[in-house]
Amino acid sequence: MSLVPGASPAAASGAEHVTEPVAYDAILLASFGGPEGQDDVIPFLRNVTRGRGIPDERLEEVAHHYRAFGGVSPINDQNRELKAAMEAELARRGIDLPVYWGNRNWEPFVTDALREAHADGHTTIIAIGTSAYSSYSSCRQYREDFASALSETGLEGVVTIDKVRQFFDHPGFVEPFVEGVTGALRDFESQGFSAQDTHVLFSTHSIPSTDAAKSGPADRGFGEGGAYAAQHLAVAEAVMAGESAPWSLVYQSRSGPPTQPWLEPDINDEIARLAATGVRAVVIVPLGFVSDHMEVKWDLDTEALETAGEHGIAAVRVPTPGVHAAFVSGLVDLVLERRDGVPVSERPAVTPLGPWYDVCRPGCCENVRLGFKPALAGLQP
Ligand SMILES: CC1=C(CCC(=O)O)c2cc3nc(cc4[nH]c(cc5[nH]c(cc1n2)c(C)c5CCC(=O)O)c(CCC(=O)O)c4C)C(CCC(=O)O)=C3C
Ligand SMILES: [Fe+2]
Repeated sequence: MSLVPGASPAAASGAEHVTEPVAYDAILLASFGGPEGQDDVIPFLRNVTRGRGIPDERLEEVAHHYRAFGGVSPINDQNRELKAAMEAELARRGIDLPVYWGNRNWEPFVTDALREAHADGHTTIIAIGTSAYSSYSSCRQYREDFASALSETGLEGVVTIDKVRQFFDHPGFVEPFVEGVTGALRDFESQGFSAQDTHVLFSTHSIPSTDAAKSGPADRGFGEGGAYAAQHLAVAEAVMAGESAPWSLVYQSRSGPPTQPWLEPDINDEIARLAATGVRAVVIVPLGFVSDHMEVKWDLDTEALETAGEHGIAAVRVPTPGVHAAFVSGLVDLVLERRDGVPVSERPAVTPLGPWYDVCRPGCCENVRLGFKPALAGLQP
C-alpha cells in the first residue's frame, strides 16, 4: 500500500474539492441502525423499505435472518463499541470533540443525536457515515438524512453538518483487509493449497444497476457500475498487490423485484462456478462493510460459507475493520483533515481514484427510482 499523491479527483477534474479549515465542535457517527429485539424487527424493516418496492416475500426472508439471531442485529453494539473506541482515541490525542451516534432506520435516530448535541451546546458538526463507498445508500442517503433531521428538529440555520469524504481508499479502512487477506492466504498455503487452487472473492452489497450507474460524479466516466464498482475494484487491486492468487469482485444481499437489474454476479453463484473450474479454496473478503453486521453474519457467514461447503471447497471469511486500531485512528484523521483543511496532496489514499471529495459534486449518487430530495454536504443541486 502506498500513498498516491497528485492522482486526486481535483487533479483529474481541475475542480477544487478540499474545504477550508472549520472549527468543528462535535462529531456525528451516522449509521444504518438495526433491531434490538423480536418486536423491533418488522417496524425496523418498514423503516428501511419505505417507498422502495421490496416484495413482501423478501421482507419475510430478511425478517427470518434477524429472528434467527433473537431479533437483534449486531450493528448497534458494534456502533456503541466504535463510538467508545473513537472517544478513547480522541482522548489519547488530547482532542476535545464529543461523539454523538444516530441512525437512519432505528433508535437512536439522527434526530435524537442532533437534539442531544445541540442541548450540549454544539452547533458545528462533522459527520462520519459508517459506509465507505459512493452510492445512494452509502453516501447521498446520509446527506439526505442530515437535511431532513435538521428540518425535523427545527435546527436548520442553527446547526451545520459537514461530512468526511468517502473513505474506501483511506489506509485506515484498507489495512485491516490487507491483514485479513494476507493472513488467510498464508493459512491456506500452510494447509497445502497453492495460489492457483485458491480464489479471493471481494464481496459487497449489490445495488440496483441504475443506482450504480449514477454513483459518484457524472463527469468522471466510470461506466456502467459507476464509481461504486470502480472504487471496489481499485481497493481490491490495492489489497492484492504482491499476491499471486486470482481474485474477483462479487455481490451479495440483493433485494428488490427480480425484474429489476442489480449488480452481479452473486457470491453464491460465483462460488459454484469456481468450484466447477477446480478452485479448492476461497477467501471471502467483506470489502463493502465496516463491521460484522447482519449482511456479514447471515449472507456471508451463514449462506456463502454453506454454499462453499456444499461444493466441497474450503472457505474462510476475513474480518471487517470493526474497531481495528488503524480504522479507529483513520476515522479521527478524517475528522482532523477537515478541521485543519489539509491539502489534497497530503491526504492519504491507497488507490488512484482518491482522496475523494469533501463536498459531493452536483448530481452525485442521485436516486432515479426515488426522485430528488434535499441533501447537505454537496454542491447544489
Ligand atoms: C450499499 C448498501 C450497503 C452498504 C453500505 C453500508 O454499510 O451502509 C447497505 C448496508 C446495510 N443494509 C442493511 C440492511 C438492509 N438493507 C436493505 C435493503 C437495501 N440495501 C441497499 C444497499 C446497501 N445496504 C439497497 C439498495 C437496498 C434496497 C432498498 C433500498 O433501495 O434502499 C434491507 C431491506 C430488506 C432487504 O431487501 O434486504 C435491509 C434490512 C444493513 C443493516 C444490517 C444489520 O441490521 O445488521 C446494512 C449495514
Ligand atoms: Fe442494505
